[in-house]
Amino acid sequence: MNQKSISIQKQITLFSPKKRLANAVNIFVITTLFYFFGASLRLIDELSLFWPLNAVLAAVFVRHPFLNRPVYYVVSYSAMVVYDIVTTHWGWQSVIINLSNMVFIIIVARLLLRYSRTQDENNWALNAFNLFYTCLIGAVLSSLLGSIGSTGPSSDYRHFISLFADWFSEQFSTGVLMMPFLLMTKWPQWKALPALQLSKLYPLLGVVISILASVVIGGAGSLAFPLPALIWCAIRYPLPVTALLTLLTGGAEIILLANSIVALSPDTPLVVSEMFSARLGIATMAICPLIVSVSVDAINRLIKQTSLRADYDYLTGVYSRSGLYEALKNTAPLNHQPEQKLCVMLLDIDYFKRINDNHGHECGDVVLAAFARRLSEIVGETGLVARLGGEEFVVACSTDTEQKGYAIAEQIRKDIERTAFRYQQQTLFITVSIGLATTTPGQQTLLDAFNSQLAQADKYLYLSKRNGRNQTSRASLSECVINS
Ligand SMILES: Nc1nc2c(ncn2[C@@H]2O[C@H](COP(=O)(O)OP(=O)(O)OP(=O)(O)O)[C@@H](O)[C@H]2O)c(=O)[nH]1
Repeated sequence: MNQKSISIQKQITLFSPKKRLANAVNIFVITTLFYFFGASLRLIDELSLFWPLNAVLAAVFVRHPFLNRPVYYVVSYSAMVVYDIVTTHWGWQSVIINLSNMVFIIIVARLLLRYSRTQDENNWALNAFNLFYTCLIGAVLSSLLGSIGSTGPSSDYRHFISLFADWFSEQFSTGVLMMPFLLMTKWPQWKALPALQLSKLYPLLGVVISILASVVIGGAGSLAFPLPALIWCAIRYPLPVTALLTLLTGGAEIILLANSIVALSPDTPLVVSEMFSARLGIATMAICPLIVSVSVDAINRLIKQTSLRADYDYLTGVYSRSGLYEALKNTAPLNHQPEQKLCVMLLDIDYFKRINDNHGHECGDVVLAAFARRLSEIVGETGLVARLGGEEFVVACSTDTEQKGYAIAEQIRKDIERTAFRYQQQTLFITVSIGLATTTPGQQTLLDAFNSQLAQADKYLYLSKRNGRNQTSRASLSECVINS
């Protein structure tokens, strides 16, 4: 990580275990800010269309476990009460209503933290389900307390039920929509972002079109219109992007419904029970693309791990035969220019069997790994190193002349001859025989050229072995000997 990105990260780190006062101030400010935001979205009475504060604070407490101390909960609660004292005349009701906010925040944060301690960190799929039920528990308890606090003991039953339903559905849907994004998102590394391609925007376009379709067509079923497009997003985009798009889509649907732009039943205005059902439906829908996204994410990781295993030799860490073939499918890894020559060196450690016989198989493994390391150091950026099997390795280089390829092969041979390989208390010296074949690929692909030269290099390696080992053989010097 360079200096600049470190400094950016420092700038956006709001909380630290050591800075208690700064933590308290920041929690107070965030609470006030989101309280203001939620309050500005209040509908006719005291209830807000969205109340993002609880989800935001729960996410803050989950992302910074050291903040889960009574003192910070009290700071957050005080900020809410102070805001109400300044802006409303709610009196004692404010004490209970804000307590209900704290119930949601603390329950969701504590449950998720407890879960994260007991589960495998990579198991995001279960995490998405977990968010669902923690938000459910948090929303039920907090809205129960909030509704009792708002209506008081003398209020009528129907009003209580309607308030509870609205409160609960709002808390639950906002939690399920916001929490995945708030918990998974990271500060983007702009430089690492891939270039924008029009075709990548199709799933996003699908979401926009499906929302427009729900406005035009209306009815209860229209709420599910964006689902296929969101699942498409889940397959094509990274998890945090899917979480953001799901949040925006769910938010947009709630706003469109509340303002009767999407009409569930065209003749009657939206009543609380419909809003209750619609919000629950939107929250349930929101979890589907997330589950798809986490599954796709897990599959992609698995594929990456498996292909890494297949592309690299387990013992030595250099390319495996299939990994080298993959690398040679395009010119980039070798940095090959059209006018350059492709040099293929086949290397075989001399009398390797003796090392196994005299010092044990484990020693043989150590020597193989150290040999591959040294080989990679010598070849560096100029070529690719692979282990074909046993004590046989191959180096592919792009050079301007055949002579340069021969010079590299000789450099390798002499260096290995001088290198002291250590195993436990012993020092071992080995030599290597090399067969070198060179060609100008011309119209051939690098891979085809490599394959044909590998067969040639094998012949020259045989020659090196036959002529006494610890030497490099190549076409120009030895053609006559091979043919004889
Ligand atoms: N320790 C270890 N030994 C291996 C591995 N793969 C192959 N070998 C051993 O490498 C040895 C190769 O022996 P040979 O093919 O007879 O060749 P050599 O003794 O190197 O003799 P020349 O190649 O003729 O110079 C065998 O004893 C194999 O068991 C491995 O992964 N680890």
